[in-house]
Amino acid sequence: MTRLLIINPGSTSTKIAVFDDEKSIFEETLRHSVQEISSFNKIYDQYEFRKNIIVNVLEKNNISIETLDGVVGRGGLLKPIEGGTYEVNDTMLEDLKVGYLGEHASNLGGIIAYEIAKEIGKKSFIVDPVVVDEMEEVARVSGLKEIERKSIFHALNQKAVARRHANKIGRKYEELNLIVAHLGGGVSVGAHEKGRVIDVANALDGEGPFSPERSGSLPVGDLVKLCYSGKYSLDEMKKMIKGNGGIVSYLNTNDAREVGQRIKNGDKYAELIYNAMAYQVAKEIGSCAAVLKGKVDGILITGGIAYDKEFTSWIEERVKFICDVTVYPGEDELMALAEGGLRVLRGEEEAKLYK
Ligand SMILES: Nc1ncnc2c1ncn2[C@@H]1O[C@H](COP(=O)(O)OP(=O)(O)O)[C@@H](O)[C@H]1O
Ligand SMILES: CCCC(=O)OP(=O)(O)O
Repeated sequence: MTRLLIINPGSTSTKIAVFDDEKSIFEETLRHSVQEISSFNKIYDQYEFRKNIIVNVLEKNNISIETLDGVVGRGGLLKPIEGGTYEVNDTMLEDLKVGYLGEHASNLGGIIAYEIAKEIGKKSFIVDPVVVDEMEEVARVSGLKEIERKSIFHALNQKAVARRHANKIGRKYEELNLIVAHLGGGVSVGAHEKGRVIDVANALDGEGPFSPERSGSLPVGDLVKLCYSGKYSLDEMKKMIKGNGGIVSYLNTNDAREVGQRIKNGDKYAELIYNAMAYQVAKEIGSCAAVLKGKVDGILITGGIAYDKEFTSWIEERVKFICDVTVYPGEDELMALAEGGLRVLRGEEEAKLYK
């Protein structure tokens, strides 16, 4: 039996699990409010906070780290790489600490995994990080020579859910064209062509639909004016796009459940904003259908907000003309991380080397 600790830091949560082989014996999701998270300047500043949460939860539940055979963390903003399981090494730790492609909570996954594993002399890994890059050349062209579009998205969960769907319908992921919308603290919508994500809007940095805490794409001329208005520093502008953008900017919460409650209590403004997010997700799904030339075998909706049936129905009514919509609420990330770690520790696969 192989026991693994799984660590999944997201923008609005820290998810932890312990797996004995493929069986999850313990899972916990700790949600973080905007107030809690915004007291930290940089993602790396959250290291102690997130690590302590994990260590305390394990202690409270009488799970000794000495019993672990390895630790697997969600991979962050490294250099663009192909999918797979990578052993955490010094080069990776350096890139995660500085945030090679930017700042996101997932940068802490590999770092915390490494530190916990080091204490017990075991190995640590990351699987399918947010920088998995399978984009077609044509999708990289932005419209301005100095700027290239980047693949930054919920690669781990999008691929895990796409595979789960393929299994369910008795097909292979590599034979299908799928559109997968992940609705979490960040939102990403990927065009999966026969097992490769050939186009996806950068979920972190001002592309695609807005999300609970991000602005998504904005009218670029107005954004430039705001940058030069003299009212905001570079850091404040960055924070406006990521962290304090999206639903936070309109409603001062990153919690979609709270928004749903406000709507139930008759808040029409909250309803407009929440509706607008569904509208933008539906538009992005339409774009992906064009990328796939209309040959779409399924539209899959996943992530925390996919638990909200009303929200997913708003998306479905706009995109069901393309093809059937299937909702997979929550995420398969913890299991996907465990499976990636197990494949390597059992010798079924060699860990890839991050350079
Ligand atoms: N049952 C639910 N109904 C509606 N929204 C939910 C539900 N559970 C979680 N959410 C929302 O999902 C978002 C977080 O998505 P999730 O994928 O869990 O996290 P993260 O992006 O932090 O990894 C939050 O806005 C949260 O309020
Ligand atoms: C960096 C892209 C992945 C992402 O947005 O994750 P969260 O929804 O967990 O913030």
